[in-house]
Amino acid sequence: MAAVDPSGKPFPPLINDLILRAARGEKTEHVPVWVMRQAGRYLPEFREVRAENEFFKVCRTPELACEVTLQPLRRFDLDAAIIFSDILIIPQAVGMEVQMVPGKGPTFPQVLKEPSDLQHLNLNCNVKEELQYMLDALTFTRHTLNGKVPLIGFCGGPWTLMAYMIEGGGSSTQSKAKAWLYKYPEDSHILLKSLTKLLIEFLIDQVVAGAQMLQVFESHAGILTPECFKTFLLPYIKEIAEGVKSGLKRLNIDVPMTIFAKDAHYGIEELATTGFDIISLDWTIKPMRARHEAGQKVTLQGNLDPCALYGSENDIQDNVKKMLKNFGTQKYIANLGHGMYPDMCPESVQTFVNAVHNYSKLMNESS
Ligand SMILES: Cc1c2[nH]c(c1CCC(=O)O)Cc1[nH]c(c(CCC(=O)O)c1C)Cc1[nH]c(c(CCC(=O)O)c1C)Cc1[nH]c(c(C)c1CCC(=O)O)C2
Repeated sequence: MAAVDPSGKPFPPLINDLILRAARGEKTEHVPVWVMRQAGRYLPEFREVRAENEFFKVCRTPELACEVTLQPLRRFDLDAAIIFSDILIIPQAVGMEVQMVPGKGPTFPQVLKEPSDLQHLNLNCNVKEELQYMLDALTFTRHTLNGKVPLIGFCGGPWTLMAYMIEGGGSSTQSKAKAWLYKYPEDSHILLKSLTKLLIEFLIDQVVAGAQMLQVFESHAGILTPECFKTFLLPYIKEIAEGVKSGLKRLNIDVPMTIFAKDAHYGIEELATTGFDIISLDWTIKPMRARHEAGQKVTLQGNLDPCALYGSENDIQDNVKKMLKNFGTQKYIANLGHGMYPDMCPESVQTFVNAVHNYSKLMNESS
């Protein structure tokens, strides 16, 4: 990871490097844990910030992004922070408008309808210039964290971003986006390739700005057939891992990279060959099957059903025990299989995090 910020100022020394060690396959005294959407609406202090500030204003204001990034770390003994931002800032950077509509989620007033619409996008934009605010938020937050835990940077995967740009928001079938893959395969590849190039630049910039780990969210992977996955998702994911790693190597920096291809059960074996260090799993995958298919090289992350957090304290602890037994305590990062929901209790995160630490420590001591 970068030792100094872009202005040359040294970053504070890292105190808790547990998650980086798990990512590199080194021994850990207990299992590191963080939670997808750990900064979010389930926290009253987050809702307070959001009541005064529009969603993308929080993303664009480094002090606000830092504040909400740190909120869950003040409450829970988490082993990583993830910068507050959104995957949809990339469509914004290429010129698309995205609104966060309360109760509905992200909405694009204008979507890509046909390949000629690609001409209206600025696919050769200068990502660093367009998204400097996110890079500034990373630098500011890494300094403010003061070495407590590593800071995770992230982006959406090319397929997931393409799907949002065509669907204009959430969709249960993704049928408009999938139609492009069958009707306009060449134009789909042009768009995916352009996004891939931007994402490689963006992820390298994030590390230079202070990110100590990277996660790529292919949240809409599971809607693809195994064949479409192989043609339209896997090659670009591989290109991202290779492009980012070789770009960073030239700068003498190495950071662990995680791929979260939600619901792509059929693709674990292939994802393990892409160059990503960590595969993040949703809750539909049996841990032992994932380990068998991924092999011993990669670290696994996941995959408690987020809804398990609606259970009692005892039930959460029992579910964590089962999860740890199945994953083991090494080459493993505990997390949920997807993000927190807004109606969840903050106390359930406390129970989850403490259970991961306590049981994995006991397991290590007795082995
Ligand atoms: C698909 C996707 C998006 N954004 C993201 C993904 C990939 C992960 C996933 O599959 O969930 C990634 C994301 N979005 C957010 C983060 C911040 C870091 C964190 O995880 O704590 C991260 C890593 C903040 C956010 N991004 C969003 C919120 C909640 C909205 C708000 O504050 O009003 C947060 C905390 C909004 C958002 N942005 C997006 C969605 C689907 C939503 C939720 C819409 C809703 O439920 O109303 C697009």
